[in-house]
Amino acid sequence: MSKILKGIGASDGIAISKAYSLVEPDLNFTKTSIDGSASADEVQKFKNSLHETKVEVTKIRNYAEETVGPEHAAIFEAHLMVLDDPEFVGPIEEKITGGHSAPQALVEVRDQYLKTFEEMDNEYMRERAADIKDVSKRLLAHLLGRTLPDPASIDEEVIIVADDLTPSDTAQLDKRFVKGFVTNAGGRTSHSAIMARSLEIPAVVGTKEVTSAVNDGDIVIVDGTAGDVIAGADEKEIKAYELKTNELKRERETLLELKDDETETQDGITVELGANIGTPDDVEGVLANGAEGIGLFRTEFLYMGRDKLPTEDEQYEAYKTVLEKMDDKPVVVRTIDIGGDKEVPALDMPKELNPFLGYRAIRMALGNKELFRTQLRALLRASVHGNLKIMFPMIATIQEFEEAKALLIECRDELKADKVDVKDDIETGIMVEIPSAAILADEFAKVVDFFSIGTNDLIQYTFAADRMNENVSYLYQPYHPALLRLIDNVVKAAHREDKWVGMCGEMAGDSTAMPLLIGLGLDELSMSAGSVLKARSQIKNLKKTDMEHLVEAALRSPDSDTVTALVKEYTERL
Ligand SMILES: C=C(OP(=O)(O)O)C(=O)O
Ligand SMILES: [Mg+2]
Repeated sequence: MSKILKGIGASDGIAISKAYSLVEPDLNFTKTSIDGSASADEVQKFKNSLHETKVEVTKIRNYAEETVGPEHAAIFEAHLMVLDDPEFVGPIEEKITGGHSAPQALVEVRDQYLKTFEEMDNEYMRERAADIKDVSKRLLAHLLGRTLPDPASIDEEVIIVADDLTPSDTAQLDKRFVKGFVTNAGGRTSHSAIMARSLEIPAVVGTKEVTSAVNDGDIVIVDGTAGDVIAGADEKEIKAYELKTNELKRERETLLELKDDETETQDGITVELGANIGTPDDVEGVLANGAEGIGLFRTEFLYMGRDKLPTEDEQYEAYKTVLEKMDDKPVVVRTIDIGGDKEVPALDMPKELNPFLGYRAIRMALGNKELFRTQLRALLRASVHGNLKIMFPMIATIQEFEEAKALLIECRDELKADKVDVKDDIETGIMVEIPSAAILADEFAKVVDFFSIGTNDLIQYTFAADRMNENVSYLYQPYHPALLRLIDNVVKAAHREDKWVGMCGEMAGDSTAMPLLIGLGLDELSMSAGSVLKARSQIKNLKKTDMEHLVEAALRSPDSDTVTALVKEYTERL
């Protein structure tokens, strides 16, 4: 019997495949002692597990080297070194000979090392502690006969089932094998959902119970458009969804006819449609979907899923690749936005009580100038390879923008003094995602070259409702007049100063919001690549002057329901 779970559709499309559970097994065990005669067997058992672990880590290392490159595979090299280190293995064997069970001996030696390393307050030693922790977990799983999930070793088509996926887990998913994912937690604008959209993998989040409803190997259907998950699907259900997949394919083929068109309303107003990306690999999807530029390159993904920070040269190569592939089309690169739900293991970030209100994005970049300078220098060097625009995230005050811009100019002058080619007229703008910036947009408009409204955060900060928390998701209201008035204020302030204003939050690709966004007068909309053609087709059917009347009424409405009713009324008249 199949079971239908309801969640939040996080990334469109249908996937049908076997479930692969990313749930960690219980590695607890009961403490037993071994008498002298059995200790030789116990040592042998340990050696066998050690061997199996080495084989497994070697396999993971080779696979990582092939798929994500040697720099990401280096961490597994360090793990193999621990497994070969007599100073790690020796004391474990001694403890077993002294009467400990193998799991107990391993855990005791591991804890001794961790205590010593963690007390050392030295980054290198902390990394070694992380290696010991990782390797011991794998070894313990072998000793106890339990299997650890390992997304990097997936080499057949699967649908990942997990409690939650961190952005760095998602960054490591290989699209060739991972056909979809379903999680218990999360919302439409959590970063794992955003990554799923840029990878164009169907995903459903926030199901609350998928990890208990689905077993490893069950056939699962993920309908990322409807937010449905069918666990243990039968033949009939699979057939029905295969038909639906074909229908979607046909719809897509029709949309593809619009790939090279301009995006123009019925009354001749053009809107630029961009796509959001996280890595250079995403550019393929941007071009395949006919986007006219990149409205948001979330560069923090270059820093995630690895244990060292990317160097200036590595970043330069990444930015250059994107700019060249985009062939003079605009590319808005946002400087590092970590913190919140985006953690970078290579940076020792403090744990905070309120991470979304804490040391995040520009705050962290301005507090960590060397890290910021590395990125700015890489961007400036890459600027000669295309149409680069630089954008600062989470700007709350004009002083933050000015400080960031001053650092950019300082880096530019330094490079020029060293005779490095840098473009002179790079536009610099800000994300409007904090209400203070939206309210003071008239003052900001005098100093920035452009705005891009980040509704994912602007909504959460306007309604004080965590974008990741299902319990307050009823307050996360993109169509609410309070939000529309903020957007209206930003657009008007920008246009008074002849500056362009875009939107790069998820609302930019939302078909219910689209009539409002056209009426509000946004110049650019940047969304998941997969939404671009649908948005183009929708805009072609809208008349800007009508949508302006819609917006007038919407701005005077008391709540979201009234606004959505108005949108319905205006679009039904088409
Ligand atoms: C685009 C945005 O930034 P991010 O989703 O990366 O926080 C936003 O807040 O709308
Ligand atoms: Mg944001």
